[in-house]
Amino acid sequence: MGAQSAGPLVVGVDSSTQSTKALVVDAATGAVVARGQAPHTVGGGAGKESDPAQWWRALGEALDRCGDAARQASAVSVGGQQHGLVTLDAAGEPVRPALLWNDVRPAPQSERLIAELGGARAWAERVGIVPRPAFTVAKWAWLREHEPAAAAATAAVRLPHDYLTQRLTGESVTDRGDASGTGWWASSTGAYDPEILEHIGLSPEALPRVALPGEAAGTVHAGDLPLPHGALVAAGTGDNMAAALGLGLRPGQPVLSLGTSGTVYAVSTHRPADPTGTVAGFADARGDWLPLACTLNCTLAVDRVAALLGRDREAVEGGGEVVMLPFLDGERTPNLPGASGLVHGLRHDTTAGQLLQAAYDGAVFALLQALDRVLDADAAPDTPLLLIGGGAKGVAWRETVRRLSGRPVVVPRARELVALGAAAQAAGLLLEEDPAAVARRWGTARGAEYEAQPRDGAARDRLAATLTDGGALLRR
Ligand SMILES: Nc1ncnc2c1ncn2[C@@H]1O[C@H](COP(=O)(O)OP(=O)(O)O)[C@@H](O)[C@H]1O
Ligand SMILES: O=C(CO)[C@@H](O)[C@H](O)COP(=O)(O)O
Repeated sequence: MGAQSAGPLVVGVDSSTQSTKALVVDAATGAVVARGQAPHTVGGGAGKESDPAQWWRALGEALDRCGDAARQASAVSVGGQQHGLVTLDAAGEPVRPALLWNDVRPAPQSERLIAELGGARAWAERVGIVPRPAFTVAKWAWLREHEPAAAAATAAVRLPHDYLTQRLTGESVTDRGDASGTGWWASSTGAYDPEILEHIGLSPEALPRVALPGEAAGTVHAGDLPLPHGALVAAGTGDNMAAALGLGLRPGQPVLSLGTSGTVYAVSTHRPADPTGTVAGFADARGDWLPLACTLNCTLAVDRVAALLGRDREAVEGGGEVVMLPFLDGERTPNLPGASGLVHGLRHDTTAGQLLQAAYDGAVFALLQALDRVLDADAAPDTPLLLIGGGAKGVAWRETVRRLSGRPVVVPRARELVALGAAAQAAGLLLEEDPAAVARRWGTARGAEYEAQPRDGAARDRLAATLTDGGALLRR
């Protein structure tokens, strides 16, 4: 037990696109006893790639920054960026850098996979997702085509979170939440799909066991981290599933997360199957579902526009009619992997602040368009949106969400919800409790409440029209 803690200590890890964050949390109260963070780099030229060994080093650094508290932890769990293709050779070493969720190079393979296996509706109904370029199955198909020697040298395929869990425990384990974002785990059966695996030439032996919700992955066996040998390790999960745990979400409560990716999601008791592919029918980490839509251009795109304009990210101005679709990296929602950014309605009197506001509007609009599809028909329209992720710290982000959504917004005081969700999973394992109930007991979703404003329908209409009229340019 930690010196100033009421209960045993647990560690929650968020290994996301830009950094690793680690929290040491009092399992009884949810108090954060120590925190540490270490950055990641993303390279890959035309694509988006990171070296998995770098995530392991960043985990060590983030834990080191937690000081002695991490050494007293009784249980650990890792949440990680979803979908990344980690390829390991027979010795367990990475064959090449991991292809990340936001790498749009597998667009042609995505189209082929959809056509070859029955079309988008069949994929949505059987697998829960339509295999867009983001998903691991399309990345594996890209690797086989472009780097057959690397594919042939691959003895094991992992996701970012289960790569780290394996290095912690020596066990090859994933969970249903992260597995549901691969494209080879079928939501209709709750298992790997043998026909899809055969089609893409991937042996089931190359994949990790899928732990049941609440099951442990193993215990800490790695000697090179400041964690106690023998501490319990939970199965971990994808970062969005971890944040859902961290908020203690109940079905129908919508979340909007503003980070490297923008995401909107809610827990649902119904298995989702969206044939348009806008909403991914992921599983959550508990046994329910997590319908989710994700954009590629969120905080980094807006920060880039602010930098181009030479303005602080908060220096926005209203009153303009200029429209921006800030699709700097191609886009996933809507599905426009080859897109670049589009500006419409630029005038002599348009100010830099209005142009920056237009970037926020474009990024938020794409997410709000998907929100109605994410929510069950019976979700109340006035249920507050929980606003999380690095962008939730920004006033301009929050005010844009309020103006364009017309919904009340709650910004939880707790910031690192992915790491807190992983900590709640570790605490749930240790205390034999439902992790979402643990998070509710910790009060993680409580925060500042902002009332609903009238929805800015005119701005939404301008954005929708630009998306439609700019279609040919955006599809290039
Ligand atoms: N005070 C702030 N105001 C607005 N945005 C912020 C603020 N602090 C951080 N951010 C944004 O948060 C982003 C990182 O969010 P985070 O959720 O940590 O990313 P990820 O988990 O995807 O790595 C950065 O790109 C940055 O633009
Ligand atoms: O692809 C998705 C969800 O489907 C992304 O949300 C990734 O999981 C990356 O998350 P961040 O690094 O932005 O947290």
